[in-house]
Amino acid sequence: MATLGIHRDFLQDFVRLERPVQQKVVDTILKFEQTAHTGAHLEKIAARDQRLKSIRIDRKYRGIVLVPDTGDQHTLLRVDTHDEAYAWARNRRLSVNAATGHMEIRDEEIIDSALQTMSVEPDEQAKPLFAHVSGADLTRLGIDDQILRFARLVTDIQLLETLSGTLPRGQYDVLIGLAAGFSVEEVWSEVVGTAAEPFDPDDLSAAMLRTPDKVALVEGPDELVELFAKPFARWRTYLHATQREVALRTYSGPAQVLGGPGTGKTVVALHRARQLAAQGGRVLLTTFTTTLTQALRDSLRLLETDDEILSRIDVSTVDQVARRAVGGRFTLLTKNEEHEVWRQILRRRSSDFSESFVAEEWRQVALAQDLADLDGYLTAKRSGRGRRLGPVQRAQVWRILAEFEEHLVEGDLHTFETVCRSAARLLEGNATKPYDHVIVDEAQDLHPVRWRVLRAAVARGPNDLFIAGDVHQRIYDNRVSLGALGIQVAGRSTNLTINYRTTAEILNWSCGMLSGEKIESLTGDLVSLTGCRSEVHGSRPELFGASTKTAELERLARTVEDWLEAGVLPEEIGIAARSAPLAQEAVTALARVGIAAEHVSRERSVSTGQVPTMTMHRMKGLEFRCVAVIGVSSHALPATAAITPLAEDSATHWNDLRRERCLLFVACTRARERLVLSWHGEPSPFLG
Ligand SMILES: Nc1ncnc2c1ncn2[C@@H]1O[C@H](COP(=O)(O)OP(=O)(O)OP(=O)(O)O)[C@@H](O)[C@H]1O
Repeated sequence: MATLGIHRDFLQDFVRLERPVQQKVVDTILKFEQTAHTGAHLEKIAARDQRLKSIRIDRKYRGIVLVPDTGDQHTLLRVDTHDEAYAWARNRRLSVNAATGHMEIRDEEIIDSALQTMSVEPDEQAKPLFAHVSGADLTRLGIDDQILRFARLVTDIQLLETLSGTLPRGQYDVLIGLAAGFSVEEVWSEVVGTAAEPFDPDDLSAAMLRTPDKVALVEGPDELVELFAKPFARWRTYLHATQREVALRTYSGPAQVLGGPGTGKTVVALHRARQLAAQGGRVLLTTFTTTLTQALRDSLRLLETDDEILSRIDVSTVDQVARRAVGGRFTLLTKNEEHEVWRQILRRRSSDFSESFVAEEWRQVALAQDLADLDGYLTAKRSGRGRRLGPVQRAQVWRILAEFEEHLVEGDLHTFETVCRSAARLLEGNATKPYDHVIVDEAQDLHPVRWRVLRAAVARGPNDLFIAGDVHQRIYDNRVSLGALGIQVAGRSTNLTINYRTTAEILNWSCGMLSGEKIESLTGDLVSLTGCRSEVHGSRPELFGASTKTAELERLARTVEDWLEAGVLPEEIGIAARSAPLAQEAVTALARVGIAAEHVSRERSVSTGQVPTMTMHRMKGLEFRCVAVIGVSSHALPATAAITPLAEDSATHWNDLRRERCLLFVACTRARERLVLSWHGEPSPFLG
């Protein structure tokens, strides 16, 4: 029987189709699977590449199928309305990359016309972008004749970038790498990797088999139905070569994977967890919140069905691990209770330090560095803390911190930090560790006390710690240096750059919001989002200002109505607000027009059939087809209560502002296809 490959771009089209059309696509493909050998239902089309044929879905829609010259391996490349599908196919050509042996698609006509324009009107003044690279090197990197001619003429990186969806992907990546200043060898190891076994450059069927990140081979109808049932979970089937390598490699010690939003860090973490558990290891897969642990559990279930393997993966927050390690019952102070304790101590001592200052000093300095006595505190580094303290002031502050700790001990009271501290000490003392491997997602927000728990929960050695995170998405005030915690990742760090979630329009707009911010990595270097890109295009984010909150919420309701009418499911929409009360008001505004919505909180996760509304903090790590960020008003973002006054502590003030900006960035980058931002009154300065 003919086998059918599904190209990943096709799934991208599939999710955008209305449901009845989706069903027809599935039926057509199932029928195709059974009768492909006859070839009768494939129609010839006027295309440059004669191997492209069309398949009828219904009166309006057509699929484009690649039928190679040899073998019976067909690949579904595209589904669209008749005219769009034919227009797409007309000028495409498929080829085999000479360096990787992977299948590539190009829009030959656009490349030809770019070549023509450049040869007729050469820019005599400008230097060709790749003048410094020899033809032999370009050929070795897989650049073929047509693209070589282009590479010899192009002088402008912007032109190169605008052709990203037109040039064959592997060759585009090579040119972008070289244009960004990487050496031939660096580009070779990044894009090509290891040299492919000798192959036939005309054998497209074999090329497809070598391209698992683009083409998934479906073995039978069940697998196909499963693929279509969860089209967004493409990551189960298509891992990018770098993702696969990072997920499955053996590391001699702690390793980390970095990358901007939506680059697949969680996907890599999930594949790694499954792989290590399948090899018999006891794995902790941990992340920041319980909402996220639930999302990880659901995703793991999509990836692995073997209960025995799943039973070896513990998906828990660090706090849950710490509580289990400490055992017994204890009383946790709420934030308000904790502040009350600080307030009383400060009042008793007639101190003019503020509660938030001493509370932060305890968290960011004393606990972060696990300081045991005044001597330690007198010489401790206070980086990130703006207000300078002389020795006398330090001694005063230490007495306040010590009194706070005594109060906790006397009342048998705890905060999550003290539970973690006790857990880390217990685990450090135990020769037997609860896990063989620890995998951390959303690592950028973990406080050092939590890192100590993780470090102590696994013995040092190969594959001990695997860390995934993005410091641009740091939305809590936890600064950490992995090195200071004894976690060395030098030489075992990889950066992912391709965003699989968001359209280029949403990603670029969101990244623009952070440009100019100085953001430090977990190892202390400054990092940027340069290179993070999306291959998918869509509409630009929409911005809308209203004069009143009521008008803004009415507009939100209309937007959500439009999305639902277009076939988006309620749970595929996410509404984010800076504050929980505004997110709750959105529920009421939607209910007023008959849309079922609910507020997602620690206790309540996203449920089917309801439009979820939540705080921006809760959006972290989640994703939705359509996102509306509401209340992006000057009086709400940055939130006044979250910003330390400049006069009190300037460094903390600027950190707080950056964190609020990152929070908006996180909320916006949760959107796959549509993003709408709205405000009432004046817009937030972050939108400037
Ligand atoms: N190789 C892939 N093929 C298809 N889809 C992918 C691939 N890798 C990731 N994705 C999809 O991209 C989206 C983002 O992936 P993921 O959540 O792992 O990214 P992330 O880097 O952890 O994001 P963030 O840091 O923003 O939370 C998900 O929908 C995921 O299914």
